[in-house]
Formats: sequence, C-alpha cells, structure tokens
Amino acid sequence: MKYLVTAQEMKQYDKNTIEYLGIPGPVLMERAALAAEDFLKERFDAVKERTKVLIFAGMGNNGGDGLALARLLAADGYAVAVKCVGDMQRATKQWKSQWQTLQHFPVKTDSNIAVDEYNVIVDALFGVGLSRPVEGNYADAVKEMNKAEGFKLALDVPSGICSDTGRVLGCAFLADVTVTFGFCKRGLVLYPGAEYAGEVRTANVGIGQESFLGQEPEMYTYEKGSVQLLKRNAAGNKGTFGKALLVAGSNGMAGAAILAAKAAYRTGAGMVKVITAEENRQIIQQGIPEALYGSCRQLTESLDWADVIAIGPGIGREEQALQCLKTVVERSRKPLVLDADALNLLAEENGRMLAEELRAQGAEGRVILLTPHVGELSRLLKRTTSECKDDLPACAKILAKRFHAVAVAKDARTVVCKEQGACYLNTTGNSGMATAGSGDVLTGVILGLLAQGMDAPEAATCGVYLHGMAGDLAAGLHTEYGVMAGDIAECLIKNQNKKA
Ligand SMILES: NC(=O)C1=CN([C@@H]2O[C@H](COP(=O)(O)OP(=O)(O)OC[C@H]3O[C@@H](n4cnc5c(N)ncnc54)[C@H](O)[C@@H]3O)[C@@H](O)[C@H]2O)[C@@H](O)CC1
Ligand SMILES: [K+]
Repeated sequence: MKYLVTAQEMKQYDKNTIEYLGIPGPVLMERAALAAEDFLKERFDAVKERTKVLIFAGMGNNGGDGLALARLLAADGYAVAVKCVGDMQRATKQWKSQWQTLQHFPVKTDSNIAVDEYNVIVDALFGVGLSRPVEGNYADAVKEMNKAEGFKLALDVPSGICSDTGRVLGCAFLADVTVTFGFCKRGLVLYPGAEYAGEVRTANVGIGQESFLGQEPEMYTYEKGSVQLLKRNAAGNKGTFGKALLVAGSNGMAGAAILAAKAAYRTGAGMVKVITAEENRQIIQQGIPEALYGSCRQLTESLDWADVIAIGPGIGREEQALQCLKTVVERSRKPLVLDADALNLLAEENGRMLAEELRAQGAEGRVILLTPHVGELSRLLKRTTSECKDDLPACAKILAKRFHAVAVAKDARTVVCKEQGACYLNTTGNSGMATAGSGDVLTGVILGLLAQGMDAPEAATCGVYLHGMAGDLAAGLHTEYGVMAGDIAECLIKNQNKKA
C-alpha cells in the first residue's frame, strides 16, 4: 500500500515531525535537497563537466529546498545558477537562512542569467504551499522554464499543479521527473497533474508513519504486484466459488452481458447466470455457453438461487429495465452491484422511490456497490460532469455516504470510497481502456470477486486494480489504440500475481 496525501495532510505531518518528534525543519530541508541531489547525480555525474543546472526558486520553503540543492551541487563541483522569483523581503525564515549560507558557495545568482545556457532546469517555485493561480512574474518564470531545452526536474510538486486535485492553477511546469518529499501527493497521480509530474520519485526525508500521530492519510493506492487474490480452496466445487447473478443486456445489447459474464468467470466465480431479454437467448448461449441463461420472467427465482447480484450493463432505460431493477431491489437483500443504466434509472424521476429504498437498505446493512463513470455520477449527484471530474474523490465520498455503499467512481484514475475510512485511488490501466464495454468487464470482475467471498470494499479495490492490470496487459498485446473490452476480459488474472 502506498499513501497519497493532500497538501494539508503533508503540512500536518511536517509540523508533527518538527514539533512532536523533535526533528528540526532545517534537517528536513537538508534531506529533501540531498534526495534531489542524489537523483541528479545518478543521472548526470557521468557528464558533470557538461552539466549546467539552473534552479528557479520561489520565496517559500520549496524555494528553500532549491537553494539548499544549489549549495550541495556547487560544493560537488557542478556549475549552478539560481534565479529568484518574488520579493525576498517576504521569504520564509528558512529561505533567508539558506540564502545567507549560499553566499559562501560559487553559485551564480545575479539577474542576467541566460536560460538557454543551462541543460538542467529545476523548478523550486512552489510546492504544497501553492494556494492560487500562478500569475505575473511567476507565470513568466514557468513559461521560461517550459520553453527551455534540457532535462526538467520538479521539487516536490511541479509549480502550478494543485497538490490535492492535480488541476493546473493558471499554468504549470512540465517536468520529466518529480522528486517528491515524504509522501506522494495526490495531485501527482491524478490527471492532469500526473502528466506534468512525469516520473515520480518519493524520497524519504525523515517524515514517516510515526508523524501521523493517529491521523492517517485519507487516500492510498496499490503498487504493482501488491494485490493478492483470495486463496483458492483446492477441494472446492463450483458452488464453493459462488453463484453470481447478472442482470444485463436489453434487446440488441447482448454484448454487455457476455463481457460481464466472461469477466466474472475469468475472475474465478463458480457459476454465472445471466438474466437478459428473451431476444438475446441464442447469442448469449453462443457467446458464453458456460453461463446459465434466464429470461426476465425467471428473475425472482434466480434471486433466491444467487449469492451475489449485479444489474445494469446494457439493460437500457425502458419500462422492463425499471421493473427488473425494482424486483432486484425489493425482492432481495443480497450483495448488489449497480452499474450503467441501473444507475441512470435511479437518477431519473421514475427511479426516485427505488433510490430511497436502496438508501434505506444500505443503512440497514445491505451490501451495495455503485460503479458510475463520471457522467452517471453527475446524474446521481445532480452536479455537472466537470464538477465531478475536478474532484472525483470528494464526489465518490458523497455518493458512498448517501447510499451507505461502496462507490467506484470510474475515470482515468478510478476512485473507490466507503462511507468511512480512506479512499483508494487506482493507478493501473491506460487510455486503451476508454473503450465501449470496458465498464461491463469491471462489473463482472467485481461480481466474480464478491461471489468468491471477498468483502465489498476489497472486491471493489482489488477489482479495479485487476481490471487496470488486465488493460495494461491487453495494451501490451494490441497497443493502447487497439484494446477492445473483450481483450481486457481475456487478459484478466494472467500473470497478475507476479511482481511488475
Ligand atoms: N515536510 C515538509 O512539508 C517539508 C517541506 N519542504 C518544502 O516546503 C514546501 C512547502 O513550503 P511552503 O509552505 O513555504 O510553501 P511553497 O514554497 O510551496 O509556497 C510558498 C508560498 O507562496 C505563496 N503562494 C502560493 N500560491 C501562490 C501563487 N500562485 N502566486 C504567488 N505566491 C503564491 C504562499 O504564500 C506560499 O506559502 C514543500 O513543498 C517542500 O518543497 C521541505 O523543505 C522538506 C520538508
Ligand atoms: K516545485
């Protein structure tokens, strides 16, 4: 597990480290600068004679890190210059102290520095202290850095990227590598921040879990290779691995049902039954002969048969879909995954009472998982899609609380939230997965994991991770351009337990 922190959390951990653990601020700053220096030396020591480093320093402690880095590099024989941006009178105490020390080292700090003479550009304008759009002299500096040729390193966070949301505030530094201090910031993983950050290296500067003092970060991710499936019972039969009921596919939408059913099997479910429109019988039996088939008339008896249920992929928004949803909500209390049109129906006026009923069931302890993409989320929350996109974790949390459910908010970086506790941010997957049917596969994966007895939050996080890994494997075979949802289903679980 890897923590992802907000600016406020990082500042709190910084404060705890200094005030409670007793490690002085200048020690943390020195370690931050040493970590950045280590990285640059690893990259440039072999070509030190030809390396010229230009550091853009703001007036906060991020700038202070930059000044300390300049001193370390100069002491090590690198050609270094510093360009200060901002009013020195208003610099932080640590900055002023670093500046005084720097005067004893051969670092160029005068105002006529020609950027094009330097082949390494270091951004130390703003870190987690950025609080408003970058404008004026600062924006000019960001543009100057971005225009410069050569290697680009950001200290802690690329200036202009919001540490919490990954949004660009005004304009932002486009880094090749970001060395971030203590814990990885959310904004380095969320888009578009992830693209501005480039490769992210998290450096230990002496702020660790001891600095939480009972307040853990509210977000985490899994690193590749760290997700484990449930151990398979060697003596199990198909009943052991769960009976999964899938209500999916209206007339003409059989593909959604086939993809989700296949994904549930590929993830390990023992039996999958598909309830779908009568017209789909033949195509489903041909497309996935392993699945049991039932028409909508057999829904009620199938609810008794099932251990877990998913409804939504390709069901449409017609009266029959609404009736199926009503039956699933009212006639069963079994774990339920709601996706796609099931969510759209809940968001419509016709589905309002059902949504209320579901909320009540969630409060009483029914296991409910909602898997909206940004559009579906915006309909459920009655917000614009850009509001949802701009702060997906916060919106997912609202949805989870509203339905007393696990919310899986799908986007390039999918978020999984429970009512209480930390959110999971997924980092597997690629642009190839933005393709029709990809969400149906995820529904099947989560259903398959639930069927095997995983608890709901774990099935959601593990499911999203495995789905992304499968997408990465599929992109390896077909490129990000060529991935189709069926490829993702085919690649599920393949080699996924191997460390990446
Ligand atoms: N654990 C930590 O938190 C540590 C922090 N360190 C560094 O300290 C940084 C945080 O330092 P600061 O809190 O001083 O903040 P920054 O250096 O990120 O920002 C400096 C100041 O700029 C001002 N500002 C914000 N947005 C602006 C804008 N758009 N235009 C003009 N001015 C703006 C704010 O008043 C802010 O305090 C971290 O990112 C990191 O680089 C390191 O020294 C190591 C330890
Ligand atoms: K920076």
